[in-house]
Amino acid sequence: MNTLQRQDYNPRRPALAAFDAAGHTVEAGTDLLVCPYLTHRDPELWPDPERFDPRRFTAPDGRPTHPGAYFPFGIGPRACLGLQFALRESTVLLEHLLPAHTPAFHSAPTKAVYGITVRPDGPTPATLTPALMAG
Ligand code: HEM
Repeated sequence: MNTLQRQDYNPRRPALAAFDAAGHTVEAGTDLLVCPYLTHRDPELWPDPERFDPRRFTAPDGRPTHPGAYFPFGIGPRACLGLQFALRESTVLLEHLLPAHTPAFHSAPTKAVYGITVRPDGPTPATLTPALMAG
Protein backbone atom coordinates (compact mmCIF):
# COMPACT_ATOMS: atom_id res chain seq x y z
CA MET A 1 0.00 0.00 0.00
CA ASN A 2 2.80 2.37 0.92
CA THR A 3 4.62 1.44 -2.30
CA LEU A 4 1.51 2.33 -4.28
CA GLN A 5 1.48 5.67 -2.50
CA ARG A 6 4.79 6.30 -4.27
CA GLN A 7 3.77 5.39 -7.81
CA ASP A 8 2.52 8.00 -10.20
CA TYR A 9 0.36 8.27 -13.26
CA ASN A 10 -1.66 11.10 -14.73
CA PRO A 11 -5.18 10.20 -15.77
CA ARG A 12 -6.58 12.75 -18.21
CA ARG A 13 -10.21 13.77 -18.40
CA PRO A 14 -11.94 16.51 -20.43
CA ALA A 15 -13.95 19.10 -18.45
CA LEU A 16 -17.62 18.43 -19.25
CA ALA A 17 -18.59 22.07 -18.57
CA ALA A 18 -16.78 25.33 -17.90
CA PHE A 19 -15.97 25.99 -14.24
CA ASP A 20 -13.97 28.29 -12.05
CA ALA A 21 -10.81 26.90 -10.46
CA ALA A 22 -9.36 29.34 -7.92
CA GLY A 23 -10.18 32.33 -10.15
CA HIS A 24 -9.19 30.67 -13.44
CA THR A 25 -11.92 29.76 -15.92
CA VAL A 26 -11.53 26.24 -17.23
CA GLU A 27 -13.37 25.93 -20.55
CA ALA A 28 -15.51 22.89 -21.37
CA GLY A 29 -13.45 20.30 -23.23
CA THR A 30 -10.16 21.32 -21.59
CA ASP A 31 -8.00 18.31 -20.84
CA LEU A 32 -7.49 18.02 -17.08
CA LEU A 33 -4.77 15.95 -15.48
CA VAL A 34 -4.94 14.90 -11.86
CA CYS A 35 -1.62 14.33 -10.16
CA PRO A 36 -1.62 11.63 -7.49
CA TYR A 37 2.11 12.27 -7.07
CA LEU A 38 1.24 15.60 -5.43
CA THR A 39 -1.83 14.37 -3.55
CA HIS A 40 0.04 11.36 -2.16
CA ARG A 41 2.80 13.69 -0.95
CA ASP A 42 0.62 16.47 0.43
CA PRO A 43 1.89 16.98 4.01
CA GLU A 44 -1.55 18.23 5.06
CA LEU A 45 -2.93 14.79 4.22
CA TRP A 46 0.16 12.65 4.80
CA PRO A 47 2.43 13.77 7.67
CA ASP A 48 6.09 13.29 6.72
CA PRO A 49 4.98 12.08 3.28
CA GLU A 50 8.39 10.93 1.98
CA ARG A 51 8.85 8.50 4.85
CA PHE A 52 8.22 4.91 3.79
CA ASP A 53 5.99 3.66 6.59
CA PRO A 54 3.66 0.74 5.85
CA ARG A 55 2.11 1.23 9.31
CA ARG A 56 0.18 4.15 7.86
CA PHE A 57 -2.05 1.49 6.34
CA THR A 58 -2.42 -0.75 9.38
CA ALA A 59 -2.72 1.69 12.28
CA PRO A 60 -6.36 2.75 12.93
CA ASP A 61 -5.65 6.46 12.36
CA GLY A 62 -2.65 5.94 10.15
CA ARG A 63 -4.03 7.35 6.91
CA PRO A 64 -6.30 10.21 5.93
CA THR A 65 -9.99 9.46 5.68
CA HIS A 66 -10.67 11.83 2.76
CA PRO A 67 -11.76 9.61 -0.14
CA GLY A 68 -9.56 11.54 -2.58
CA ALA A 69 -6.40 11.30 -0.46
CA TYR A 70 -5.22 7.98 -1.88
CA PHE A 71 -6.01 6.76 -5.39
CA PRO A 72 -3.23 4.60 -6.83
CA PHE A 73 -5.86 2.79 -8.91
CA GLY A 74 -7.68 5.92 -10.01
CA ILE A 75 -11.01 6.97 -8.61
CA GLY A 76 -14.62 7.01 -9.73
CA PRO A 77 -16.32 5.08 -12.53
CA ARG A 78 -13.13 4.70 -14.63
CA ALA A 79 -10.98 3.45 -11.77
CA CYS A 80 -8.86 0.35 -12.36
CA LEU A 81 -10.93 -2.76 -13.05
CA GLY A 82 -8.11 -4.93 -11.75
CA LEU A 83 -7.85 -3.26 -8.30
CA GLN A 84 -9.00 -6.22 -6.20
CA PHE A 85 -7.12 -8.71 -8.36
CA ALA A 86 -3.88 -6.67 -8.24
CA LEU A 87 -4.00 -6.23 -4.46
CA ARG A 88 -4.74 -9.92 -3.89
CA GLU A 89 -2.05 -10.99 -6.35
CA SER A 90 0.64 -8.84 -4.70
CA THR A 91 -0.39 -10.02 -1.22
CA VAL A 92 -0.21 -13.69 -2.22
CA LEU A 93 3.13 -13.15 -3.97
CA LEU A 94 4.68 -11.42 -0.97
CA GLU A 95 3.16 -13.94 1.48
CA HIS A 96 4.71 -16.87 -0.37
CA LEU A 97 7.89 -15.39 -1.80
CA LEU A 98 9.30 -13.45 1.13
CA PRO A 99 9.21 -16.11 3.90
CA ALA A 100 10.64 -18.74 1.53
CA HIS A 101 13.53 -16.69 0.11
CA THR A 102 16.30 -14.39 1.23
CA PRO A 103 16.70 -11.47 -1.14
CA ALA A 104 20.12 -9.93 -1.82
CA PHE A 105 20.14 -6.64 -3.67
CA HIS A 106 23.25 -6.03 -5.77
CA SER A 107 22.57 -2.39 -6.51
CA ALA A 108 19.65 -0.04 -6.31
CA PRO A 109 18.63 3.00 -8.30
CA THR A 110 19.34 6.24 -6.50
CA LYS A 111 17.20 8.68 -8.41
CA ALA A 112 13.77 8.91 -9.96
CA VAL A 113 13.02 9.69 -13.61
CA TYR A 114 9.97 11.93 -13.92
CA GLY A 115 7.68 11.63 -16.93
CA ILE A 116 4.02 10.74 -17.35
CA THR A 117 4.93 8.14 -14.72
CA VAL A 118 7.74 8.17 -12.16
CA ARG A 119 10.23 5.33 -12.44
CA PRO A 120 13.62 4.42 -10.94
CA ASP A 121 16.65 5.57 -12.97
CA GLY A 122 17.85 2.00 -13.49
CA PRO A 123 17.24 -1.67 -12.72
CA THR A 124 17.35 -3.28 -9.26
CA PRO A 125 19.26 -6.54 -9.79
CA ALA A 126 18.65 -8.98 -6.95
CA THR A 127 19.12 -12.65 -6.17
CA LEU A 128 16.50 -14.70 -4.35
CA THR A 129 18.03 -17.60 -2.45
CA PRO A 130 15.66 -20.27 -1.13
CA ALA A 131 15.60 -19.79 2.66
CA LEU A 132 16.76 -23.38 3.40
CA MET A 133 19.92 -22.93 1.29
CA ALA A 134 20.71 -19.56 2.90
CA GLY A 135 20.91 -21.35 6.27
C1 HEM B 1 -0.64 -2.66 -9.00
C2 HEM B 1 -1.31 -2.89 -10.13
C3 HEM B 1 -2.19 -1.90 -10.84
C4 HEM B 1 -2.26 -0.53 -10.71
C5 HEM B 1 -1.47 0.39 -9.77
C6 HEM B 1 -3.28 -0.07 -11.65
C7 HEM B 1 -3.64 1.26 -11.82
C8 HEM B 1 -4.57 1.69 -12.76
C9 HEM B 1 -4.87 3.08 -13.01
C10 HEM B 1 -4.24 4.27 -12.28
C11 HEM B 1 -5.82 3.12 -13.97
C12 HEM B 1 -6.43 4.38 -14.60
C13 HEM B 1 -7.61 4.88 -13.79
C14 HEM B 1 -8.13 6.19 -14.37
O1 HEM B 1 -8.01 6.43 -15.58
O2 HEM B 1 -8.67 6.98 -13.58
C15 HEM B 1 -6.13 1.74 -14.35
C16 HEM B 1 -7.06 1.38 -15.28
C17 HEM B 1 -7.37 0.08 -15.61
N1 HEM B 1 -6.80 -1.05 -15.08
FE1 HEM B 1 -5.34 -1.10 -13.67
N2 HEM B 1 -3.81 -1.16 -12.31
C18 HEM B 1 -3.18 -2.29 -11.85
C19 HEM B 1 -3.44 -3.59 -12.23
C20 HEM B 1 -4.44 -3.97 -13.10
C21 HEM B 1 -4.77 -5.36 -13.41
C22 HEM B 1 -4.07 -6.58 -12.79
C23 HEM B 1 -5.80 -5.32 -14.31
C24 HEM B 1 -6.55 -6.45 -14.96
C25 HEM B 1 -6.54 -7.69 -14.51
C26 HEM B 1 -6.11 -3.91 -14.56
C27 HEM B 1 -7.10 -3.48 -15.40
C28 HEM B 1 -7.39 -2.15 -15.67
C29 HEM B 1 -8.39 -1.71 -16.63
C30 HEM B 1 -9.26 -2.59 -17.51
C31 HEM B 1 -8.39 -0.29 -16.59
C32 HEM B 1 -9.24 0.68 -17.41
C33 HEM B 1 -10.53 1.01 -16.65
C34 HEM B 1 -11.40 1.99 -17.44
O3 HEM B 1 -10.86 2.79 -18.21
O4 HEM B 1 -12.63 1.95 -17.26
N3 HEM B 1 -5.27 -3.14 -13.81
N4 HEM B 1 -5.34 0.91 -13.59
